[in-house]
Formats: sequence, C-alpha cells, structure tokens
Amino acid sequence: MNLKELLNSEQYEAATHIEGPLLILAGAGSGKTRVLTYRIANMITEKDIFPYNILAITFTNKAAGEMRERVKKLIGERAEGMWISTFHSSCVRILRREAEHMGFNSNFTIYDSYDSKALVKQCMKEIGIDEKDITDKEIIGTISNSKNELMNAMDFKKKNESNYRKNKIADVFLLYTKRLRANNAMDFDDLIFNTVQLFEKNPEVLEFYQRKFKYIMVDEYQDTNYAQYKLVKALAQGSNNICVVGDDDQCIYQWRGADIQNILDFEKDFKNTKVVKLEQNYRSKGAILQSANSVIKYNSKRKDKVLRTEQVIGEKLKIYRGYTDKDEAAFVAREIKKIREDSPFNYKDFAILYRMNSQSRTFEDAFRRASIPYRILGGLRFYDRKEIKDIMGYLKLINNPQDDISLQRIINVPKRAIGDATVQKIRDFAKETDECLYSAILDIDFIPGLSSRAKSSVNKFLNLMNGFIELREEMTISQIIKKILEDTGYMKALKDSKDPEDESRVENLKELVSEAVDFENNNEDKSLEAFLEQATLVSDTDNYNEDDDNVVLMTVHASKGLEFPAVFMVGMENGIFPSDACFNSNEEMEEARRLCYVAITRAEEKLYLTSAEQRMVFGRTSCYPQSDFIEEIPLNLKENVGSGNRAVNKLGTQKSKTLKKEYNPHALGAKNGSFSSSLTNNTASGKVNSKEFVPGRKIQHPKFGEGTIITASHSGEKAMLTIAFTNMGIKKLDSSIAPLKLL
Ligand SMILES: Nc1ncnc2c1ncn2[C@@H]1O[C@H](COP(=O)(O)OP(=O)(O)OP(=O)(O)O)[C@@H](O)[C@H]1O
Ligand SMILES: [Mg+2]
Repeated sequence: MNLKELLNSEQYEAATHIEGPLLILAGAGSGKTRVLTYRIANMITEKDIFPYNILAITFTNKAAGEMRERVKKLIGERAEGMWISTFHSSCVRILRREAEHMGFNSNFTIYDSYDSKALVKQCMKEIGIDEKDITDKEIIGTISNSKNELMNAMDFKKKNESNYRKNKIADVFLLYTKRLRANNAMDFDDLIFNTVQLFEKNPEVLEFYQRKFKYIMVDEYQDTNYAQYKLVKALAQGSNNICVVGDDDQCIYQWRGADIQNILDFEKDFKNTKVVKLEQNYRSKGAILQSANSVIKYNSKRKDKVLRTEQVIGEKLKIYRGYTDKDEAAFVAREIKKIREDSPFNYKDFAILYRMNSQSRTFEDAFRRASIPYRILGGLRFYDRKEIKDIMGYLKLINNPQDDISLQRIINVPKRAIGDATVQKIRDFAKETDECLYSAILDIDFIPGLSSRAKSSVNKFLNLMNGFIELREEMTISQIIKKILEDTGYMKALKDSKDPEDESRVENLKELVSEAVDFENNNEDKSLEAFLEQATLVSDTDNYNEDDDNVVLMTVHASKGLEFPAVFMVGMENGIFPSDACFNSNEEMEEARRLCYVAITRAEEKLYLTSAEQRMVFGRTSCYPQSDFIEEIPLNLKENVGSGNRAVNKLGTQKSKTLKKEYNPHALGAKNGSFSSSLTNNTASGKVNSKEFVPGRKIQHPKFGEGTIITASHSGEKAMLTIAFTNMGIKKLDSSIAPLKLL
C-alpha cells in the first residue's frame, strides 16, 4: 500500500498524523471518509498499532461495514478486532458487557420508536394525561431532547417545577424511566445516555475503555449531539489520540440535537490540535461544485472554506418546472430512460432526492408506468411491518421475559381469547406486587376476578412461551422463528385468510426466516440478542445494496455521505424545500440551505433540480413558487430544460410570475447574509405597527399572496398571527419577521 499514490498531500498528512488530536475540516467529497479508511490501514500496517486499540465511529452501519471491508481488502485478516461501528452499536456493545454496573441485565431489550411510543402512551394513561392536552409526540420529543442533553427525569422535573405543562411531562418521563428499568429495556437515546452515565459513575470502567481505545476516530463529527460529544470526550481524555472529521456546512441534524459548535470548538476542547483542511473535491464536475459553493455562501454562520476541483466544468445544472407533480415525475422518468439510451448509465447510477418521504409516491407511479426498476429507502422498514414486529415481539420476550411491552403486543396475537379486561387485571396485579407481567402470569391462579376460561387461555399462552424459552439454547434463530410461526398458529391464520394483503405477509415472514439464516451464516455472534440488536439498529441506508440495478429514492438526510453519477433533486419549491417554517426562522433557513448543499454535492456528473407549479399536499392542491435555492445558483451554471403543459396552465404561471416579481430576496441586498435576515431588517425598519394586525384585516405576503388575519395574539412589538391565504391555506406567522403589508 503506497499511501502517497492513493492520497494527495493534505490527505496524506492527515492519514499519517497518528498521535495527538487531529481535526480534518473539509467540504463535501474531499475524501474525508477515504482518509479515515487509509488512516486505519496505515496505523495497523505501518505503525504496528493493535486493531484492538482502534475505535472508529461512522454515521451508518453501512458506512461502518464498507470501511471494515475496505480496510480488510487493504490489509487482510489483521483487521479483525477493530471496533468500526455507529455510536449506537458501540454503546450497545459496551453496555452489554457492563450492564450490571447500571442495574440492567445484559440481555436488555432495545426499544425501537414504536415500542417507546407504546410505553409512553401507557404511562400517560396511568398518570391521567389526555392526548388532547399534551400529545405523545410532544412528550416523546421532550424526553429525547432531554436525554440528548444528558438531563435525566429527576433533573428535568427539578428544572421545570414551576411550569405546569412541563411538570406533567416530567411525571411521564419519571414513570417511563422506571418502567424501562423494570422491563430491562432501553430506548435509542438511552444507549448513549446510559453509556455516558456508566463512565461518569464508574471511573474504573471508563479507564478500562480509555486504555482499550487508544485511537479514536469519528466521521461526520458535525452531526454529534451533546451526549455523543461528552462520550467521545470522556473516552479520548485518556490517550488524547482523537481524530474527528467533518464539515460544518453539512450539519443537518440540529432538529435532533446535533450541535455544530462541537466541531467549531474542537480546537478549544483538545489542546495542540493539528488542523488539516482538504480543499480538493474529487466527486463532482465543476458546475456542480461551483453551484454548491454559491448556495452555501448565503449562510452567515460558517467557517469559510475553499473547495476546488480539477475536473472539467461539465454539464450545466438542469432546471425543470412541471405544471403538476405528475408532470414532474413523468419528466424524471423520461430523462432517466433517455440518458440510459444515450450513454453507458445504469439505473443504479440515478438517485432521486427529496425533502420528505411522502414525496416518493408520484415517482413510484411514474417509474412503474415507465418500467423503471426502483428502490425506496425510507418509509416503512422491513422490520417495521406488523407481521415482522409481531414475530420479533415473541423473540424479544423469549430473550427478555421482563419486557412488558412485547408481552402486551403478542399475548393475544394471534387471537387466543385473552381480552383487554384480562390483560388489565394482570397489569393491576403486577403493579400491586411490583413485578413484571410475565412473572404475574406465572401466578395467574392468584389473580382475582378472572374467569376460569381466561385463566386457562393465559396458562396455554404461558406453556407455549415457556416451551420457546427452553428451546432457545438448543435451536438456531431461524428454527425458533419457524417454531413460533407454527406453534402459535400465526402462519396458518394468514394462509387461511382471504385477505390478499395476508399473502404478502406470508412472503414477508418467509423473508424473515431467510434473514435469520443469512445472519447465522454471516455473523460470529449468532446469539438471539445480536439478531434482535441488528434488526433494531439497522437503518434504511444500511439496507441499500449497490449491486442491484435500481434507481434509488430517498430523503436528502438519508443520502449523507453517499455519491451518485446522476442526481435529481425534486420538489424544489418554496414551501417544501425550503419549507414554510424556514421563512420565519433564520436558523431553520440556514439548516435547510445546508441540507441543499448536501444534496447538490451527492452528484458526480449530472444534476437536475425539478419542481411543479401545482401539487397535491395532504389531499389539497397547493401552488408553490420555485425554490429560492435555485435562484442562488448563478445563471451561467444552470439551464432551463422545459416545463409542463402550459396550455392549461395560464393561471398558475401568471401567479408565480407575479410572486416572483414582487419577491426577490437577492434584490434586498442579501449577498452575504441569508435573505430571511434581510427580511427581518426590512420589517424591523418599523413599516407596520403590530397593533394594526387585527382579525379580519386583509394583508399581502410577497410569497403567499393575499390573506385575511383570523387570529392575532400580541406581545409587545410583535404579534403571532393566524392567516388564511387565498391560495396557500392557513399559516401561522410572526409579524415581526414575516414581511406583511396591510391592504
Ligand atoms: N486522492 C484521491 N484520489 C482519488 N479519488 C479520491 C481521492 N480522494 C477522494 N477520492 C474519491 O472522491 C470521492 C469522495 O470521497 P469521500 O466520500 O471520502 O469524501 P467525503 O469528504 O467523505 O465526502 P462527504 O462530505 O460527502 O462525506 C470518493 O469517490 C473517493 O474515492
Ligand atoms: Mg464522508
């Protein structure tokens, strides 16, 4: 392996600087991930560092798998023993080993978002919180944010004692935490949170891992949240050999607590940090890269970076505006066919990127019609399907009988005459005796108020489960799954059913058995725990297989770190990308712009930005103007390649033209900052007194058009307004930010 041939001089410098803190700060496609891979290979072959001493953290399991494969290819079996994995997977490994320090058993269950939601709902019911007052969504979000900031339920309660609403949420948080513990279960956020706690409370455990992981690397460091940051910091404090890689322009998870400051402050956190900047992009043709640079320049909060390419300028970016969303999708399908006929492109060279999963529908229809093979990442995962979750519920309960959520999921699935009333009585009994449901049903004969029929049904269920638990040691996972499908009658019920959907459920369950066989063949750790773990932690992008010749559809978030010869960024409209909310918040606008930068920089050779004048959103026809992000791309780098059928389109065209004329962010002198800040300035000059915004008043918004104020709540100089726009539906706007004119 001759690193000097494989890397440019800055990359080489980064790959060979092993001791001491190192920050690789560089734009998209500059080879950051590549440097990490070669750095690991170099450490093992040239510096004789034990693989056992290396911890590399990647953003997805797929990225981890690829990195491991590449290192293996470079250096062979010597790569064994390295930890290359995501934050979550690394933490699970640590927690399984150290569970008893935390009062958990090592077979703890990991609750996915569905399980956590079920548990939160139960806790809400128990405390007596009405969904109408506080939604489960709000509570789940609050708990998650709190854990990401390393605040436990008690601290959260103390901090919010005087706030009635938050106090109620704190009660759910407390009960939820207690139940998780009783169920011997952790949610996703707990995996990081508990590991940080483990290290804080047990210095000797931390010391062990500090000694073990002498060399730590983190890819996509810009998207770490506070808890992840603390974790890395704790581990790295031992040896100080920490290398982080990132791009502040690609921080796209602030809504999930990612803190861009972590990368900006790295040099402060670790003394004597060496900083390497990579300035050459190897991925994209010139026009694509220059466009990405032009767009991101509109963000004010960023470290200035240079990113150049030696590649030719290539094709201009292609802009298409359809009349309807169907038009847009049909255009994309036509282009893909055309490009494939004219050049050596395969289907897998195309990616369709959108802002939200719900946007995939129209493209699926268009591709099906055009016989284009495609694959969607996102939406319902295989493991999220009902039938798969049912069987996984059995497996989870076999693995950890304390798991009340799984028990409640499957106790009457398939139906075995154990009704809700019976389950409620079991729950009451368990609560009184302070034990888990499984142990309560072991005492079923002592539970008051149950009919002998109910008792006999529960006993049958218990015998069935006990049988599975006993067989666990003797059987492989695929055998256990087959046994569950047979003994519970689950498969028979589906096969007997007349519902055509059940036919595909049968297929999915067969697929689950194959997955299990695959797992047994390909993993060293063949335990049930390991199987459950990978099913829970695997993300959409992890399942993405580049060998299949499919066009791939996914959200921009999911496309992070990936690259494709041709990219279609679709739904490029104000109201979608950027979303409405961005026009009220500078921060959200900047995050959306970073997301746009990520999307543009996925493309190697061809990039399309498409939109539609009309589209169905939540069953209503909406009209959105073309995205401002398209306007931020210089004219010489883009070309219009057509639009939908305009004959039936007069009204829509005119309207968007008027909007465009009145609303031109760049005419407001927004060259350096983003335009929403210039809008703020515009209104901050005090043109309209907020007291004039009263219900019934007609107003004009440059983007949304004419509307009528429905409600207004004033505080000081600002007013929160609910406005019904003639063409854009109802929106909530802040009068101090939104550029409103009275009519
Ligand atoms: N020195 C080099 N020589 C040849 N190809 C390179 C070199 N450096 C990077 N590349 C290629 O450029 C592409 C981008 O590299 P990589 O994915 O590592 O970039 P990145 O900085 O991690 O991008 P992102 O910010 O999108 O995660 C890859 O195809 C990679 O193999
Ligand atoms: Mg990368």
